[in-house]
Amino acid sequence: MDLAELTENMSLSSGSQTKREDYIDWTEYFMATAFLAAKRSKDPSYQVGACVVNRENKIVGVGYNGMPTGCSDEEFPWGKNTSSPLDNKHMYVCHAEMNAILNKNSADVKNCTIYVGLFPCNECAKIIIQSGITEVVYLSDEKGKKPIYQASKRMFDATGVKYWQYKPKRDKIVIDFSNIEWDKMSPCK
Ligand SMILES: Nc1ccn([C@H]2C[C@H](O)[C@@H](COP(=O)(O)O)O2)c(=O)n1
Repeated sequence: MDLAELTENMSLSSGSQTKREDYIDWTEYFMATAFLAAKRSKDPSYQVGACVVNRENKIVGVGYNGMPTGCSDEEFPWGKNTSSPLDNKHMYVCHAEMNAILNKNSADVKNCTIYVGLFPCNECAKIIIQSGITEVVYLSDEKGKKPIYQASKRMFDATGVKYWQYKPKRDKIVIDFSNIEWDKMSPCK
């Protein structure tokens, strides 16, 4: 047994172990969940994820932007600068917020918070308001100057839906499956 193991065992047996300090907080957890969901998106230009959370910090819905169920990712178009409007993805893609709300595993999403990578468009803002969600936490507002996003803010302001931009405390949250150090974790007693 080396010195590190000995110290670990001594602190375990004396019951003096304290909690980890580098755990992710709730906001990081929910925003990271939204970003993990976005990794499922097939959209070549924007991958957006959303995570709906209730007042008990329980996740009740997750979604990402994608084609409606039954509309094949292979057959429906992913382009947007097309000559025919029918070949434009905007005709078909369901936004992340809409999917997260419709995917809910609870009776409703009243008084919930939605975490989303990109500020919601006007159509999603309507769905957010009508579903009873009262708070929007977003990471990026990069399209914020466009009228559809200004319309969202106007509707949120009128209805009292709180919205605020999340400023990450750390640059990255990494899940590296090749480097999970189970051997350095303490066994359960
Ligand atoms: N809050 C948002 C904003 C955008 N989206 C989706 C919708 C599209 O798939 C894509 C944006 O497409 P673009 O015209 O910018 O290439 O992102 C969303 O799900 N939620």
